[in-house]
Amino acid sequence: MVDVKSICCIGAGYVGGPTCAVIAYKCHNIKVTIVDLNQARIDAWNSDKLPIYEPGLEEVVFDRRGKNLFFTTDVDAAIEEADLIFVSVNTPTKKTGMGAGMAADLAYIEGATRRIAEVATRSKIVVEKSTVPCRTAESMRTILEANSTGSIHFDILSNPEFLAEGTAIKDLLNPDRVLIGALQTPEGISAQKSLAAVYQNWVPEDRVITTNLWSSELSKLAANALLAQRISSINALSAICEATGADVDEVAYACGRDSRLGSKFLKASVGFGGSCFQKDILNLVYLSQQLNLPEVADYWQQVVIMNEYQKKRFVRKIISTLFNTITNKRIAVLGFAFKKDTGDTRESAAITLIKDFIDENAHVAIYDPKVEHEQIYMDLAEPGVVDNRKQLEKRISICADAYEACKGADAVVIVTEWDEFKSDQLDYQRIYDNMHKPAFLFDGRLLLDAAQIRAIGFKVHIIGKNELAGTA
Ligand SMILES: NC(=O)C1=CN([C@@H]2O[C@H](COP(=O)(O)OP(=O)(O)OC[C@H]3O[C@@H](n4cnc5c(N)ncnc54)[C@H](O)[C@@H]3O)[C@@H](O)[C@H]2O)C=CC1
Ligand SMILES: O=C(O)[C@H]1O[C@H](OP(=O)(O)OP(=O)(O)OC[C@H]2O[C@@H](n3ccc(=O)[nH]c3=O)[C@H](O)[C@@H]2O)[C@H](O)[C@@H](O)[C@@H]1O
Repeated sequence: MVDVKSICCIGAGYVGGPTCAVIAYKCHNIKVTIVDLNQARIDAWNSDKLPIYEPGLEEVVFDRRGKNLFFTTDVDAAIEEADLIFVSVNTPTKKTGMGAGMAADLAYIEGATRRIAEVATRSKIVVEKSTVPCRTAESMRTILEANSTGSIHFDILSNPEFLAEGTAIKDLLNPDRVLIGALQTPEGISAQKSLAAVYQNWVPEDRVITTNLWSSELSKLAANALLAQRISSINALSAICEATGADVDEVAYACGRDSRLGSKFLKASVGFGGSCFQKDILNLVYLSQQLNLPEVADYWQQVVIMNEYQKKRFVRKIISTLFNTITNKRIAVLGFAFKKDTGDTRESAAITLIKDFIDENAHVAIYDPKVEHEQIYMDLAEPGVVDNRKQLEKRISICADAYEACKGADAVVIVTEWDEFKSDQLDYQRIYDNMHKPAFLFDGRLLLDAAQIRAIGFKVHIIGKNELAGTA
Protein backbone atom coordinates (compact mmCIF):
# COMPACT_ATOMS: atom_id res chain seq x y z
CA MET A 1 0.00 0.00 0.00
CA VAL A 2 1.29 3.47 -0.92
CA ASP A 3 1.14 6.25 1.66
CA VAL A 4 -0.09 8.97 -0.68
CA LYS A 5 1.73 12.25 -0.05
CA SER A 6 1.35 13.97 -3.38
CA ILE A 7 -1.65 14.07 -5.71
CA CYS A 8 -1.93 15.48 -9.22
CA CYS A 9 -5.31 16.10 -10.83
CA ILE A 10 -5.35 16.44 -14.62
CA GLY A 11 -8.32 18.67 -15.56
CA ALA A 12 -9.28 21.76 -13.54
CA GLY A 13 -12.97 21.68 -14.45
CA TYR A 14 -16.26 21.35 -12.55
CA VAL A 15 -15.11 17.99 -11.16
CA GLY A 16 -11.32 18.16 -10.88
CA GLY A 17 -11.33 21.61 -9.21
CA PRO A 18 -13.84 21.06 -6.38
CA THR A 19 -12.98 17.38 -5.82
CA CYS A 20 -9.28 17.87 -5.35
CA ALA A 21 -9.70 21.17 -3.50
CA VAL A 22 -11.74 19.24 -0.92
CA ILE A 23 -9.01 16.58 -0.65
CA ALA A 24 -6.49 19.37 0.08
CA TYR A 25 -8.93 20.89 2.59
CA LYS A 26 -9.35 17.60 4.44
CA CYS A 27 -5.79 16.23 4.12
CA HIS A 28 -3.26 18.91 5.04
CA ASN A 29 -0.41 16.39 4.80
CA ILE A 30 -1.08 15.75 1.10
CA LYS A 31 0.19 18.16 -1.56
CA VAL A 32 -2.51 18.54 -4.20
CA THR A 33 -1.67 20.04 -7.60
CA ILE A 34 -4.47 20.62 -10.10
CA VAL A 35 -3.30 21.05 -13.68
CA ASP A 36 -4.92 22.06 -16.94
CA LEU A 37 -3.81 22.98 -20.46
CA ASN A 38 -6.18 25.95 -20.39
CA GLN A 39 -4.11 28.90 -19.09
CA ALA A 40 -7.14 31.18 -18.61
CA ARG A 41 -8.85 28.58 -16.43
CA ILE A 42 -5.75 28.10 -14.28
CA ASP A 43 -5.30 31.89 -13.96
CA ALA A 44 -8.89 32.11 -12.74
CA TRP A 45 -8.30 29.36 -10.16
CA ASN A 46 -5.34 31.42 -8.92
CA SER A 47 -7.37 34.66 -8.78
CA ASP A 48 -10.08 36.08 -6.51
CA LYS A 49 -12.79 35.14 -9.05
CA LEU A 50 -12.80 31.37 -9.45
CA PRO A 51 -13.75 30.00 -12.90
CA ILE A 52 -16.85 28.23 -11.58
CA TYR A 53 -19.58 29.29 -9.18
CA GLU A 54 -20.31 26.72 -6.52
CA PRO A 55 -21.57 27.50 -3.00
CA GLY A 56 -18.78 26.96 -0.43
CA LEU A 57 -16.03 26.54 -3.05
CA GLU A 58 -14.28 29.84 -2.35
CA GLU A 59 -13.94 29.07 1.35
CA VAL A 60 -12.28 25.72 0.59
CA VAL A 61 -9.95 27.04 -2.13
CA PHE A 62 -8.95 30.25 -0.35
CA ASP A 63 -8.23 28.27 2.81
CA ARG A 64 -5.72 25.88 1.20
CA ARG A 65 -4.40 27.62 -1.95
CA GLY A 66 -0.65 28.23 -1.74
CA LYS A 67 -0.39 25.89 1.28
CA ASN A 68 -1.09 22.35 0.04
CA LEU A 69 -3.28 23.24 -2.95
CA PHE A 70 -1.79 24.49 -6.22
CA PHE A 71 -3.11 25.27 -9.70
CA THR A 72 -0.72 25.24 -12.65
CA THR A 73 -0.32 24.54 -16.36
CA ASP A 74 2.95 22.75 -15.69
CA VAL A 75 1.37 19.35 -16.26
CA ASP A 76 4.63 17.40 -16.55
CA ALA A 77 6.12 18.58 -13.25
CA ALA A 78 2.92 17.74 -11.39
CA ILE A 79 2.74 14.26 -12.97
CA GLU A 80 6.34 13.57 -12.10
CA GLU A 81 5.93 14.61 -8.47
CA ALA A 82 2.68 12.72 -7.79
CA ASP A 83 2.16 9.35 -6.11
CA LEU A 84 -1.41 9.30 -7.36
CA ILE A 85 -2.92 10.99 -10.43
CA PHE A 86 -6.60 11.71 -10.99
CA VAL A 87 -7.61 11.93 -14.64
CA SER A 88 -10.55 14.31 -14.57
CA VAL A 89 -10.70 15.55 -18.14
CA ASN A 90 -13.82 16.11 -20.24
CA THR A 91 -15.45 13.16 -22.02
CA PRO A 92 -18.03 14.84 -24.29
CA THR A 93 -20.28 13.10 -26.78
CA LYS A 94 -18.46 12.50 -30.08
CA LYS A 95 -19.44 14.99 -32.78
CA THR A 96 -18.12 13.16 -35.82
CA GLY A 97 -16.96 9.72 -36.90
CA MET A 98 -18.00 6.35 -35.52
CA GLY A 99 -20.65 6.67 -32.80
CA ALA A 100 -21.14 10.39 -33.52
CA GLY A 101 -23.88 11.87 -31.34
CA MET A 102 -23.74 8.96 -28.89
CA ALA A 103 -20.36 7.56 -27.96
CA ALA A 104 -18.03 9.35 -25.54
CA ASP A 105 -15.06 11.13 -27.08
CA LEU A 106 -12.11 9.58 -25.30
CA ALA A 107 -9.43 11.69 -26.99
CA TYR A 108 -8.81 13.77 -23.85
CA ILE A 109 -8.53 10.66 -21.67
CA GLU A 110 -6.06 9.15 -24.10
CA GLY A 111 -4.08 12.42 -24.34
CA ALA A 112 -3.73 12.64 -20.57
CA THR A 113 -2.85 8.94 -20.27
CA ARG A 114 -0.14 9.19 -22.91
CA ARG A 115 1.30 12.24 -21.15
CA ILE A 116 1.54 10.27 -17.89
CA ALA A 117 3.30 7.42 -19.72
CA GLU A 118 5.79 9.82 -21.29
CA VAL A 119 6.63 11.80 -18.18
CA ALA A 120 6.53 9.33 -15.27
CA THR A 121 9.89 8.04 -14.08
CA ARG A 122 8.52 6.04 -11.15
CA SER A 123 5.45 3.94 -10.35
CA LYS A 124 2.08 5.70 -10.01
CA ILE A 125 -1.51 5.01 -9.16
CA VAL A 126 -3.64 6.39 -12.00
CA VAL A 127 -7.27 7.08 -11.14
CA GLU A 128 -10.02 7.37 -13.71
CA LYS A 129 -12.22 10.15 -12.29
CA SER A 130 -13.92 11.15 -15.55
CA THR A 131 -17.11 9.34 -16.53
CA VAL A 132 -16.16 6.78 -19.17
CA PRO A 133 -17.61 3.79 -21.02
CA CYS A 134 -17.18 0.41 -19.39
CA ARG A 135 -13.66 -1.03 -19.92
CA THR A 136 -11.91 2.29 -20.61
CA ALA A 137 -9.49 1.48 -17.76
CA GLU A 138 -8.26 -1.43 -19.84
CA SER A 139 -7.27 0.91 -22.69
CA MET A 140 -5.54 3.21 -20.22
CA ARG A 141 -3.57 0.28 -18.78
CA THR A 142 -2.56 -0.93 -22.24
CA ILE A 143 -1.26 2.54 -23.17
CA LEU A 144 0.60 2.97 -19.90
CA GLU A 145 2.17 -0.49 -19.99
CA ALA A 146 3.19 -0.20 -23.63
CA ASN A 147 4.95 3.07 -22.98
CA SER A 148 6.56 2.41 -19.64
CA THR A 149 10.05 1.06 -19.24
CA GLY A 150 12.03 -0.88 -16.65
CA SER A 151 10.64 -1.16 -13.16
CA ILE A 152 7.86 1.43 -13.50
CA HIS A 153 4.45 0.03 -12.64
CA PHE A 154 1.02 1.63 -13.04
CA ASP A 155 -2.10 0.66 -11.13
CA ILE A 156 -5.38 1.85 -12.62
CA LEU A 157 -8.36 2.60 -10.41
CA SER A 158 -11.86 3.73 -11.26
CA ASN A 159 -13.22 6.34 -8.85
CA PRO A 160 -16.24 7.96 -10.52
CA GLU A 161 -17.59 11.20 -9.13
CA PHE A 162 -21.20 11.54 -7.97
CA LEU A 163 -21.31 15.22 -6.98
CA ALA A 164 -24.10 17.38 -8.37
CA GLU A 165 -23.42 20.97 -9.37
CA GLY A 166 -24.78 23.58 -7.00
CA THR A 167 -24.22 21.22 -4.05
CA ALA A 168 -20.74 19.99 -5.02
CA ILE A 169 -18.95 20.99 -1.82
CA LYS A 170 -21.70 19.61 0.40
CA ASP A 171 -21.70 16.37 -1.61
CA LEU A 172 -17.92 16.06 -1.44
CA LEU A 173 -17.71 16.77 2.29
CA ASN A 174 -20.50 14.33 3.08
CA PRO A 175 -20.86 11.83 0.22
CA ASP A 176 -23.49 9.08 0.23
CA ARG A 177 -20.69 6.83 -0.95
CA VAL A 178 -17.25 6.85 -2.53
CA LEU A 179 -16.78 4.14 -5.14
CA ILE A 180 -13.35 2.68 -5.91
CA GLY A 181 -12.95 -0.04 -8.52
CA ALA A 182 -9.75 -2.01 -9.06
CA LEU A 183 -8.49 -5.10 -10.77
CA GLN A 184 -8.85 -7.83 -8.18
CA THR A 185 -5.12 -8.62 -8.13
CA PRO A 186 -2.88 -8.12 -5.06
CA GLU A 187 -1.45 -4.92 -6.64
CA GLY A 188 -4.91 -3.65 -7.63
CA ILE A 189 -6.35 -4.26 -4.17
CA SER A 190 -3.36 -2.57 -2.55
CA ALA A 191 -3.82 0.53 -4.77
CA GLN A 192 -7.53 0.50 -3.93
CA LYS A 193 -6.62 0.61 -0.22
CA SER A 194 -4.21 3.51 -0.80
CA LEU A 195 -6.95 5.66 -2.33
CA ALA A 196 -9.52 4.51 0.26
CA ALA A 197 -7.11 5.72 2.97
CA VAL A 198 -7.11 9.22 1.43
CA TYR A 199 -10.92 9.42 1.56
CA GLN A 200 -11.06 7.91 5.03
CA ASN A 201 -9.52 11.13 6.34
CA TRP A 202 -13.11 12.38 6.38
CA VAL A 203 -15.45 9.78 4.88
CA PRO A 204 -16.68 7.00 7.23
CA GLU A 205 -15.23 3.62 6.29
CA ASP A 206 -18.61 2.04 5.55
CA ARG A 207 -19.31 4.65 2.87
CA VAL A 208 -16.23 3.70 0.86
CA ILE A 209 -17.35 0.96 -1.50
CA THR A 210 -14.82 -1.21 -3.29
CA THR A 211 -15.68 -3.22 -6.40
CA ASN A 212 -14.02 -4.58 -9.48
CA LEU A 213 -13.05 -2.07 -12.18
CA TRP A 214 -15.88 -2.77 -14.58
CA SER A 215 -18.62 -2.60 -11.94
CA SER A 216 -17.30 0.76 -10.86
CA GLU A 217 -17.23 2.16 -14.40
CA LEU A 218 -20.71 0.86 -15.18
CA SER A 219 -22.17 2.00 -11.83
CA LYS A 220 -21.48 5.62 -12.74
CA LEU A 221 -23.35 5.39 -16.05
CA ALA A 222 -26.08 3.38 -14.32
CA ALA A 223 -26.55 5.92 -11.49
CA ASN A 224 -26.96 8.81 -13.93
CA ALA A 225 -29.29 6.78 -16.15
CA LEU A 226 -31.49 5.82 -13.17
CA LEU A 227 -31.62 9.41 -11.90
CA ALA A 228 -32.51 10.81 -15.32
CA GLN A 229 -35.07 8.03 -15.78
CA ARG A 230 -36.91 9.21 -12.64
CA ILE A 231 -37.13 12.74 -14.05
CA SER A 232 -38.38 11.50 -17.41
CA SER A 233 -40.91 9.30 -15.59
CA ILE A 234 -42.36 12.18 -13.57
CA ASN A 235 -42.26 14.43 -16.64
CA ALA A 236 -44.20 11.82 -18.62
CA LEU A 237 -46.74 11.80 -15.78
CA SER A 238 -46.85 15.63 -15.84
CA ALA A 239 -48.35 15.45 -19.34
CA ILE A 240 -51.07 13.11 -18.07
CA CYS A 241 -51.69 15.46 -15.12
CA GLU A 242 -52.20 18.44 -17.40
CA ALA A 243 -54.69 16.45 -19.47
CA THR A 244 -56.67 15.06 -16.54
CA GLY A 245 -56.60 17.57 -13.69
CA ALA A 246 -54.29 15.50 -11.49
CA ASP A 247 -51.57 17.63 -9.87
CA VAL A 248 -48.02 16.39 -10.50
CA ASP A 249 -46.75 17.69 -7.14
CA GLU A 250 -49.47 15.72 -5.36
CA VAL A 251 -48.76 12.62 -7.45
CA ALA A 252 -45.01 12.89 -6.76
CA TYR A 253 -45.66 13.33 -3.05
CA ALA A 254 -48.09 10.42 -2.87
CA CYS A 255 -45.70 8.13 -4.76
CA GLY A 256 -42.59 9.38 -2.98
CA ARG A 257 -44.06 8.51 0.43
CA ASP A 258 -43.63 4.86 -0.52
CA SER A 259 -40.29 4.10 1.08
CA ARG A 260 -39.42 1.82 -1.83
CA LEU A 261 -39.66 4.80 -4.19
CA GLY A 262 -38.41 7.66 -2.00
CA SER A 263 -39.24 11.31 -2.42
CA LYS A 264 -36.10 12.67 -4.09
CA PHE A 265 -35.68 13.40 -7.79
CA LEU A 266 -39.38 13.44 -8.55
CA LYS A 267 -39.71 17.13 -9.34
CA ALA A 268 -41.35 17.60 -12.70
CA SER A 269 -39.63 20.22 -14.83
CA VAL A 270 -39.20 21.66 -18.25
CA GLY A 271 -36.64 18.88 -18.81
CA PHE A 272 -33.31 17.91 -17.32
CA GLY A 273 -30.14 19.63 -18.48
CA GLY A 274 -26.50 19.57 -17.44
CA SER A 275 -23.41 18.23 -19.09
CA CYS A 276 -23.85 14.63 -18.05
CA PHE A 277 -27.32 13.05 -17.99
CA GLN A 278 -27.89 13.07 -21.72
CA LYS A 279 -24.24 12.34 -22.53
CA ASP A 280 -24.03 9.41 -20.15
CA ILE A 281 -27.34 7.85 -21.20
CA LEU A 282 -26.34 8.09 -24.86
CA ASN A 283 -23.07 6.49 -23.86
CA LEU A 284 -25.03 3.63 -22.28
CA VAL A 285 -27.23 3.34 -25.37
CA TYR A 286 -24.14 3.13 -27.56
CA LEU A 287 -22.56 0.54 -25.29
CA SER A 288 -25.76 -1.55 -25.43
CA GLN A 289 -25.82 -1.34 -29.22
CA GLN A 290 -22.18 -2.38 -29.41
CA LEU A 291 -22.97 -5.35 -27.18
CA ASN A 292 -25.79 -6.29 -29.56
CA LEU A 293 -28.51 -5.54 -27.02
CA PRO A 294 -30.93 -3.44 -29.11
CA GLU A 295 -33.88 -3.73 -26.68
CA VAL A 296 -31.72 -2.47 -23.85
CA ALA A 297 -30.47 0.39 -26.02
CA ASP A 298 -34.05 1.39 -26.95
CA TYR A 299 -35.14 1.29 -23.33
CA TRP A 300 -32.55 3.86 -22.22
CA GLN A 301 -32.90 5.94 -25.38
CA GLN A 302 -36.52 6.58 -24.41
CA VAL A 303 -35.37 8.56 -21.35
CA VAL A 304 -33.71 11.09 -23.65
CA ILE A 305 -36.62 11.08 -26.12
CA MET A 306 -39.02 11.90 -23.26
CA ASN A 307 -36.77 14.77 -22.16
CA GLU A 308 -36.81 16.32 -25.63
CA TYR A 309 -40.59 15.85 -25.78
CA GLN A 310 -41.03 17.68 -22.48
CA LYS A 311 -39.13 20.75 -23.72
CA LYS A 312 -41.04 20.84 -27.02
CA ARG A 313 -44.35 20.28 -25.25
CA PHE A 314 -43.71 23.31 -23.04
CA VAL A 315 -42.83 25.49 -26.04
CA ARG A 316 -45.98 24.36 -27.87
CA LYS A 317 -48.09 25.19 -24.82
CA ILE A 318 -46.61 28.70 -24.65
CA ILE A 319 -47.20 29.41 -28.33
CA SER A 320 -50.74 28.03 -28.38
CA THR A 321 -51.67 29.97 -25.23
CA LEU A 322 -50.34 33.20 -26.74
CA PHE A 323 -52.98 32.91 -29.51
CA ASN A 324 -50.74 30.74 -31.73
CA THR A 325 -48.16 33.40 -32.46
CA ILE A 326 -45.27 34.94 -30.59
CA THR A 327 -43.97 36.95 -33.54
CA ASN A 328 -42.65 40.29 -32.24
CA LYS A 329 -43.85 39.47 -28.74
CA ARG A 330 -41.50 39.96 -25.81
CA ILE A 331 -40.90 36.75 -23.90
CA ALA A 332 -39.10 37.16 -20.56
CA VAL A 333 -37.05 34.09 -19.64
CA LEU A 334 -36.12 33.86 -15.98
CA GLY A 335 -33.09 31.62 -15.55
CA PHE A 336 -30.56 30.36 -18.06
CA ALA A 337 -28.44 27.92 -15.98
CA PHE A 338 -29.42 24.23 -16.15
CA LYS A 339 -30.36 24.32 -12.45
CA LYS A 340 -30.15 26.76 -9.56
CA ASP A 341 -26.94 27.62 -7.70
CA THR A 342 -24.67 27.15 -10.67
CA GLY A 343 -23.51 29.32 -13.56
CA ASP A 344 -23.21 26.23 -15.78
CA THR A 345 -25.37 26.29 -18.90
CA ARG A 346 -24.35 23.05 -20.58
CA GLU A 347 -27.43 21.38 -22.13
CA SER A 348 -29.67 23.81 -20.25
CA ALA A 349 -33.34 23.57 -21.26
CA ALA A 350 -33.23 27.38 -21.58
CA ILE A 351 -31.09 27.07 -24.71
CA THR A 352 -33.62 24.85 -26.52
CA LEU A 353 -36.56 27.01 -25.46
CA ILE A 354 -34.99 30.32 -26.41
CA LYS A 355 -33.84 29.04 -29.81
CA ASP A 356 -37.42 27.95 -30.48
CA PHE A 357 -38.73 31.39 -29.42
CA ILE A 358 -36.22 33.07 -31.73
CA ASP A 359 -37.30 30.78 -34.58
CA GLU A 360 -40.85 32.02 -33.98
CA ASN A 361 -39.60 35.62 -34.31
CA ALA A 362 -40.14 36.59 -30.68
CA HIS A 363 -37.89 38.98 -28.81
CA VAL A 364 -36.43 37.19 -25.80
CA ALA A 365 -35.40 39.07 -22.64
CA ILE A 366 -33.18 36.91 -20.45
CA TYR A 367 -32.12 37.21 -16.83
CA ASP A 368 -30.00 34.79 -14.81
CA PRO A 369 -28.26 35.73 -11.57
CA LYS A 370 -25.04 33.78 -12.24
CA VAL A 371 -24.54 33.12 -15.94
CA GLU A 372 -22.03 35.38 -17.71
CA HIS A 373 -23.55 37.39 -20.58
CA GLU A 374 -20.88 36.20 -23.02
CA GLN A 375 -21.82 32.62 -22.22
CA ILE A 376 -25.45 33.29 -23.19
CA TYR A 377 -24.38 34.77 -26.53
CA MET A 378 -22.12 31.76 -27.17
CA ASP A 379 -24.86 29.26 -26.32
CA LEU A 380 -27.46 30.91 -28.55
CA ALA A 381 -25.32 31.59 -31.61
CA GLU A 382 -26.30 29.18 -34.33
CA PRO A 383 -24.52 29.16 -37.68
CA GLY A 384 -26.92 29.99 -40.49
CA VAL A 385 -29.66 31.26 -38.17
CA VAL A 386 -28.24 33.84 -35.82
CA ASP A 387 -24.57 33.42 -36.55
CA ASN A 388 -23.28 36.76 -35.53
CA ARG A 389 -23.47 38.86 -32.43
CA LYS A 390 -25.28 41.77 -34.11
CA GLN A 391 -28.10 39.53 -35.40
CA LEU A 392 -28.43 37.91 -32.02
CA GLU A 393 -28.50 41.25 -30.20
CA LYS A 394 -31.57 42.20 -32.25
CA ARG A 395 -33.39 39.07 -31.06
CA ILE A 396 -32.43 38.92 -27.40
CA SER A 397 -31.71 41.28 -24.52
CA ILE A 398 -29.73 40.19 -21.51
CA CYS A 399 -31.07 41.97 -18.46
CA ALA A 400 -29.66 43.04 -15.11
CA ASP A 401 -32.62 41.75 -13.11
CA ALA A 402 -35.99 40.04 -13.41
CA TYR A 403 -37.93 43.34 -13.40
CA GLU A 404 -36.01 44.64 -16.41
CA ALA A 405 -36.54 41.35 -18.29
CA CYS A 406 -40.29 41.32 -17.60
CA LYS A 407 -40.90 44.99 -18.40
CA GLY A 408 -43.22 45.22 -21.42
CA ALA A 409 -43.29 41.44 -21.76
CA ASP A 410 -46.27 39.47 -23.07
CA ALA A 411 -45.20 36.36 -21.18
CA VAL A 412 -42.83 35.40 -18.38
CA VAL A 413 -41.28 31.93 -18.54
CA ILE A 414 -39.56 30.46 -15.48
CA VAL A 415 -36.90 28.05 -16.66
CA THR A 416 -34.46 27.78 -13.74
CA GLU A 417 -35.63 27.30 -10.17
CA TRP A 418 -33.52 30.08 -8.58
CA ASP A 419 -34.81 30.91 -5.08
CA GLU A 420 -34.99 34.59 -5.99
CA PHE A 421 -37.84 33.84 -8.46
CA LYS A 422 -40.12 32.41 -5.75
CA SER A 423 -43.42 34.19 -5.05
CA ASP A 424 -42.19 35.58 -1.72
CA GLN A 425 -38.86 36.83 -3.15
CA LEU A 426 -39.95 38.62 -6.31
CA ASP A 427 -42.62 41.34 -6.43
CA TYR A 428 -44.96 39.72 -8.95
CA GLN A 429 -47.46 42.57 -8.59
CA ARG A 430 -44.78 44.98 -9.85
CA ILE A 431 -43.97 42.60 -12.71
CA TYR A 432 -47.66 42.32 -13.63
CA ASP A 433 -48.16 46.08 -13.58
CA ASN A 434 -45.37 46.54 -16.14
CA MET A 435 -46.43 43.81 -18.58
CA HIS A 436 -48.66 43.76 -21.67
CA LYS A 437 -52.14 42.44 -20.90
CA PRO A 438 -53.24 39.76 -20.80
CA ALA A 439 -50.09 38.95 -18.83
CA PHE A 440 -49.08 35.29 -19.14
CA LEU A 441 -46.82 33.38 -16.79
CA PHE A 442 -45.44 29.90 -17.54
CA ASP A 443 -43.78 28.11 -14.66
CA GLY A 444 -41.53 25.30 -15.89
CA ARG A 445 -40.27 24.54 -12.38
CA LEU A 446 -43.34 24.33 -10.13
CA LEU A 447 -41.86 27.24 -8.22
CA LEU A 448 -44.86 29.50 -7.74
CA ASP A 449 -48.02 29.49 -5.68
CA ALA A 450 -50.50 29.51 -8.56
CA ALA A 451 -53.47 30.85 -6.55
CA GLN A 452 -51.44 33.81 -5.30
CA ILE A 453 -50.15 34.64 -8.78
CA ARG A 454 -53.60 34.24 -10.38
CA ALA A 455 -55.07 36.59 -7.77
CA ILE A 456 -52.77 39.32 -9.12
CA GLY A 457 -54.30 38.85 -12.56
CA PHE A 458 -51.77 36.66 -14.35
CA LYS A 459 -52.91 33.91 -16.72
CA VAL A 460 -50.81 31.07 -15.33
CA HIS A 461 -49.66 27.74 -16.71
CA ILE A 462 -47.64 25.48 -14.42
CA ILE A 463 -46.07 22.30 -15.72
CA GLY A 464 -48.00 19.23 -14.55
CA LYS A 465 -51.01 21.24 -13.40
CA ASN A 466 -54.30 21.83 -15.12
CA GLU A 467 -55.66 25.39 -14.96
CA LEU A 468 -59.18 24.07 -14.49
CA ALA A 469 -58.34 21.57 -11.74
CA GLY A 470 -60.50 21.97 -8.69
CA THR A 471 -63.07 24.04 -10.54
CA ALA A 472 -64.88 21.12 -12.20
N1 LIG B 1 -19.76 18.38 -14.25
C1 LIG B 1 -20.18 17.52 -13.34
O1 LIG B 1 -20.98 17.86 -12.47
C2 LIG B 1 -19.69 16.10 -13.33
C3 LIG B 1 -18.85 15.62 -14.32
N2 LIG B 1 -18.40 14.32 -14.29
C4 LIG B 1 -17.46 13.83 -15.30
O2 LIG B 1 -16.16 14.38 -15.00
C5 LIG B 1 -15.43 14.63 -16.20
C6 LIG B 1 -14.99 16.08 -16.23
O3 LIG B 1 -16.15 16.89 -16.28
P1 LIG B 1 -16.06 18.47 -16.04
O4 LIG B 1 -15.14 18.75 -14.91
O5 LIG B 1 -17.46 18.94 -15.98
O6 LIG B 1 -15.37 18.92 -17.41
P2 LIG B 1 -14.71 20.32 -17.75
O7 LIG B 1 -14.79 20.48 -19.21
O8 LIG B 1 -15.26 21.37 -16.85
O9 LIG B 1 -13.16 20.14 -17.32
C7 LIG B 1 -12.26 19.29 -17.97
C8 LIG B 1 -10.92 20.01 -18.05
O10 LIG B 1 -9.93 19.09 -18.51
C9 LIG B 1 -8.96 19.83 -19.25
N3 LIG B 1 -8.15 18.92 -20.06
C10 LIG B 1 -8.54 18.16 -21.12
N4 LIG B 1 -7.50 17.43 -21.57
C11 LIG B 1 -6.43 17.73 -20.78
C12 LIG B 1 -5.07 17.30 -20.73
N5 LIG B 1 -4.60 16.36 -21.58
N6 LIG B 1 -4.24 17.83 -19.80
C13 LIG B 1 -4.71 18.77 -18.92
N7 LIG B 1 -5.98 19.21 -18.92
C14 LIG B 1 -6.84 18.69 -19.83
C15 LIG B 1 -9.81 20.80 -20.05
O11 LIG B 1 -9.03 21.91 -20.49
C16 LIG B 1 -10.88 21.19 -19.03
O12 LIG B 1 -10.56 22.38 -18.33
C17 LIG B 1 -16.36 14.22 -17.34
O13 LIG B 1 -16.05 12.90 -17.71
C18 LIG B 1 -17.74 14.28 -16.72
O14 LIG B 1 -18.62 13.38 -17.33
C19 LIG B 1 -18.73 13.49 -13.27
C20 LIG B 1 -19.54 13.91 -12.24
C21 LIG B 1 -20.08 15.26 -12.19
O1 LIG C 1 -22.39 12.95 -13.52
C1 LIG C 1 -22.77 14.08 -13.30
O2 LIG C 1 -22.47 15.06 -13.98
C2 LIG C 1 -23.72 14.37 -12.19
O3 LIG C 1 -25.03 14.49 -12.79
C3 LIG C 1 -26.06 14.85 -11.90
O4 LIG C 1 -25.76 16.10 -11.28
P1 LIG C 1 -26.07 17.51 -12.00
O5 LIG C 1 -26.32 17.30 -13.45
O6 LIG C 1 -24.98 18.43 -11.60
O7 LIG C 1 -27.41 18.06 -11.30
P2 LIG C 1 -28.80 17.35 -10.89
O8 LIG C 1 -29.20 17.89 -9.59
O9 LIG C 1 -28.74 15.90 -11.04
O10 LIG C 1 -29.79 17.95 -11.98
C4 LIG C 1 -29.72 17.58 -13.34
C5 LIG C 1 -30.91 18.15 -14.09
O11 LIG C 1 -32.11 17.50 -13.69
C6 LIG C 1 -33.07 18.46 -13.27
N1 LIG C 1 -33.92 17.84 -12.22
C7 LIG C 1 -33.35 17.29 -11.12
C8 LIG C 1 -34.14 16.70 -10.16
C9 LIG C 1 -35.53 16.65 -10.31
O12 LIG C 1 -36.29 16.13 -9.47
N2 LIG C 1 -36.07 17.22 -11.43
C10 LIG C 1 -35.29 17.81 -12.40
O13 LIG C 1 -35.83 18.30 -13.40
C11 LIG C 1 -32.26 19.64 -12.78
O14 LIG C 1 -32.99 20.82 -12.78
C12 LIG C 1 -31.13 19.65 -13.81
O15 LIG C 1 -31.53 20.29 -14.98
C13 LIG C 1 -26.16 13.81 -10.78
O16 LIG C 1 -27.16 14.21 -9.84
C14 LIG C 1 -24.83 13.63 -10.08
O17 LIG C 1 -24.91 12.59 -9.12
C15 LIG C 1 -23.75 13.29 -11.12
O18 LIG C 1 -22.48 13.19 -10.50
